[in-house]
Amino acid sequence: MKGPILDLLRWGKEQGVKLNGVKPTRIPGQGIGVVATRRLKPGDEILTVPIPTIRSLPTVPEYITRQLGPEMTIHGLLAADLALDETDNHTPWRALLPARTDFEACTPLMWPDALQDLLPKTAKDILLKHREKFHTDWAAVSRAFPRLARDEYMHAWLLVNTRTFSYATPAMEKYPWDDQLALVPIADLINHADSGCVVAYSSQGFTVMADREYHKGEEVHISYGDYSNDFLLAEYGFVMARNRWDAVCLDDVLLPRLSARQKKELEDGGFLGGYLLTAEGGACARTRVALRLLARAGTRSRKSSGAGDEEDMDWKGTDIWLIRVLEDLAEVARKTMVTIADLEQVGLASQRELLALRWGQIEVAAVHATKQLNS
Ligand SMILES: C[S@@+](CC[C@H](N)C(=O)[O-])C[C@H]1O[C@@H](n2cnc3c(N)ncnc32)[C@H](O)[C@@H]1O
Repeated sequence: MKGPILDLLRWGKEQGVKLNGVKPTRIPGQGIGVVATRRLKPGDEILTVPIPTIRSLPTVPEYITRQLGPEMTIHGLLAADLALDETDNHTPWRALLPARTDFEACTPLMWPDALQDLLPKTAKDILLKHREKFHTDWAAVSRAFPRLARDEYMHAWLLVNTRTFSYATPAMEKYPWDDQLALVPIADLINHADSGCVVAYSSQGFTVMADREYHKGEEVHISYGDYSNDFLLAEYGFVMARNRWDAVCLDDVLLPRLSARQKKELEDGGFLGGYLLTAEGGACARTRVALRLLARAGTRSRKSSGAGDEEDMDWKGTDIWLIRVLEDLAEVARKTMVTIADLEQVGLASQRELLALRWGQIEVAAVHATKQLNS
């Protein structure tokens, strides 16, 4: 039998990778994923990748670490290794990795500025950090390896960004925790869900255990983290239809409602900005603090005209302000979707569709929360 997935499985077997009741397969719209080939029970060890197959700081060739020096990030080193590797050691694994064009379709770092500018705040903040990190890594790599093309390095850098796991050897402990990374071939084919299988390192290597029962043919997931859709969009280039960790940033609609004095008061108390509407909990505690300040200002003016019980008005006032802010957010979302539709010559259709999809979700979240408050 032939085919890239079978070649990968053969290569994995030679490396000592053990797949137990699961296999990689193509999942429409998600590249490759991993599905159960039989009924799985909670606790079943479904995948083991031995330590020598894991690619991390200790496996980066010396000529790369030496040229790039001790200041280079592990992310940057792994990307340089991928981009410069001309050996056949990992050919079957590499054959299944997403192409540059796959990233172009959905990863904001590769989008034109006009679309990047329309990202929701949380996603844009992550994008700005990515730009800076990539710029720093690329500056060092392009100096050390002037023949490497920027596009090729960015492709490798995004591969590392979207498919590494946390990993630490003693030599890696001096690096920041979020740079203690490893590529784990075959385990990196497992897609994300808001909860999923258990991953762990042992003396055997990297293991994945079923978190619950799975039926034959069902896709097996892991959780990359408790991430909102803005985070998933900026880091991984996708959003989920249902995501219990989803959250929408309210800063752009709440901050303009506050007076300079109110902002100062919030800043002094450590409560300025970072306002979220969460899928599970509604407005976060920080948001409530800011809304209460807005409501108090209203209560004071009504109280001076002799109306109602102060505490009751304070509580109601908070919800009234939240409704106003949510209505603003829904309006911003609708307007942004119109702007995206007008940009039909900018970027790729897939990029615009993904961006509009996210703003559509934000509008739905704002309208839904408003309805709940009104009822
Ligand atoms: C670690 S890889 C998982 C394997 C990947 N699907 C592949 O074809 O190689 C992470 C990437 O898979 C895709 N992905 C993971 N989970 C997904 C999901 N729930 N929905 C859509 N795409 C997902 C995204 O492109 C993400 O950047």
